[in-house]
This record gives sequence, C-alpha cells and structure tokens, in this order.
Amino acid sequence: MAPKVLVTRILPPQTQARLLEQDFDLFQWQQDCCIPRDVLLEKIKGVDALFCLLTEKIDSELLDAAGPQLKVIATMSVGYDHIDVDAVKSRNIALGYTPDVLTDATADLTVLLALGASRRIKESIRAAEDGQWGKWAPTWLCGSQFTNKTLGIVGLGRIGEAVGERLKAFNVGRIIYSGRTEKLAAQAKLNAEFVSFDTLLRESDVIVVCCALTKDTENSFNYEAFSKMKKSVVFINSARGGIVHQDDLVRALDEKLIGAVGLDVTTPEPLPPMHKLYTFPNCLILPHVGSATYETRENMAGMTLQNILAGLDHTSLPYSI
Ligand SMILES: O=C(O)[C@H](O)CO
Repeated sequence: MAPKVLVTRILPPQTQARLLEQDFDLFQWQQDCCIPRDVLLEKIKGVDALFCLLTEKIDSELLDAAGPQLKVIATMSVGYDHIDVDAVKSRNIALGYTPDVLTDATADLTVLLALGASRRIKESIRAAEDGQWGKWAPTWLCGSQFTNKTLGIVGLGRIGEAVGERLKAFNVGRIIYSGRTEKLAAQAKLNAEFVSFDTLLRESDVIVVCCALTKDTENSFNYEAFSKMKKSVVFINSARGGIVHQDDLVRALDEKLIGAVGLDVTTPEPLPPMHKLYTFPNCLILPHVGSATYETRENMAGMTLQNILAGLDHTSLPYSI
C-alpha cells in the first residue's frame, strides 16, 4: 500500500516534479498560504510522513492527532524551534532538517542587511524615489563603514562563521563572538576572540545575531542589552525574531540608544504593516528572505524529500536532527 504523505506547501519546481513521481498517497496543501491549523490537524490523521515548513507548529497535539503510524517528519528549514523535538523523539519518529545548504544564502543576506543598515539604504532609496535628491552634499545620507570596526557575532555556528568570513573582506579590525561554547576551528579561521555576551554588547560596532532560538537565547536582546551597546551600533538579526525582545527594541530605537537596525526576522511573522518598527528610518526590515534564492530553496526541498524517503524506508535520515 502506498504510504500516506502530507506536504504542507507546493514545492520548488524540480522537487515538486520529483514528489509527484513518487508512489505516495499524497495530500498536498495547494494554496499559496500556510495550511490552517485545523486543516493540518484533520489531514495529519493516519499519515506516515509529514513534509513541513517552519510555519507549522509541530507539538504533542499534532503528533497525537497523527497517530502511532507516523514514521518521519522532515522540515524544509535549518531552524527547528517550531518543533517540539522531545515530543517527536519520545514517539520514535525520525526527524529531519536542512543544515548547511542555506548557509551561503543566509550569510549573503545578513551582510546585505548589515551594509544596508549601516549605509542608510532605506532612507537613500526613499529619498531618490520621493524627489528629495538634491545636489550632492558633503554629509547628506552618510552612514558608517566597517573598516577597522569591531564585529560581534552572536553564535559562531555555520552561518555566523560564513558572515564573519564575508565581513572580513570589508576590513573589519576585530571579530569577537559569544555563544554557549568556544568554536576553536571557526575562531582560528576568522582570528576571532571568544568573549562574554556583555563584552560583545559593549565593544561591538556591528552586532550580527546568528544563533538558534532556544530557551537560553529567547529575548536575550532586551532593553538592558540595548542599553549596553554603543549608540552607533549596527544591530542585525537574521536568525529568529524571538531572540529579540521586540518592544524593547522599539524603545531602544525611540530613545536613540542604537544606531541602525537590520532585521530579516520578527515577532510575529508577517510583521503587520502598521507596526511601529517600520516607522524608524534607521530600521531596515525584510520579510524573512534569508534563504530565498532559487538554488537554495530547491536544495532545501530536495533534502527534505530525501529525508522523507529515507524515513519511509526505515533507513537513517541523511539530514537528521
Ligand atoms: O530556518 C530556516 O531554514 C530559515 O530561517 C529559512 O530561511
């Protein structure tokens, strides 16, 4: 009998074609929006494999609704804070994700945000488009550059390291990082120093948040943290919105405690268009597009399908959590 497989979105074209070639009893959500929770809870019943995105909360309620035959869950994401990993593992369900493949795309976008925020790209584009472009003037729309500055990386994992490598090319003077543990190989490659979170906050000119969202990192960028930063700091988050206490970020911007902000992630997502964060000229916000290149998304989908096939085959997942 063909395995029952639930896929929560239409996939990038090559993987979508491969999916349709499989001998699956397939339910695939066809609309260009997230599958509603009630539909997911209904459709999960009796499935053998779930192909999900970071938009679906995978918790005990969902696993109970699925039933004991569920063999594998594969998320098309490297982050898995939307998944109750203990609940999945305690049911002996194989769990897969997509590490490595989105490192370059996400690091590229993090650098783009850092450059964009520090060089006032949002104000510059608006000025050009809104007819405020007057004659060249010595200090109009000046930002700051990275030469000889201190870069602070929060979380020197794959993406943090790739961001460090890229920003090195902009002649930063010093790279410091914080995190749970020292990362000796990456540290040596970047000539970086492991410092406390407090030191990183106080000494960085540019802070990039590249860590996972966990109980320990949740809301770690709060008012107290913003108060310790240099007033000129460029603060970038391309990891997860929940790492930042967003109301405190608004307050810090209001009180001009920080220089410029670049966010690819917020709470909630999507961030409502009327949100106060959009009103700050020095706060650049993108709609969670870190991994959004055709190449990367196709690779992520392909890996997720490989995980599903392995899980259904009772072999170990090629990319397992
Ligand atoms: O976790 C992930 O895969 C990323 O946030 C998607 O861009």
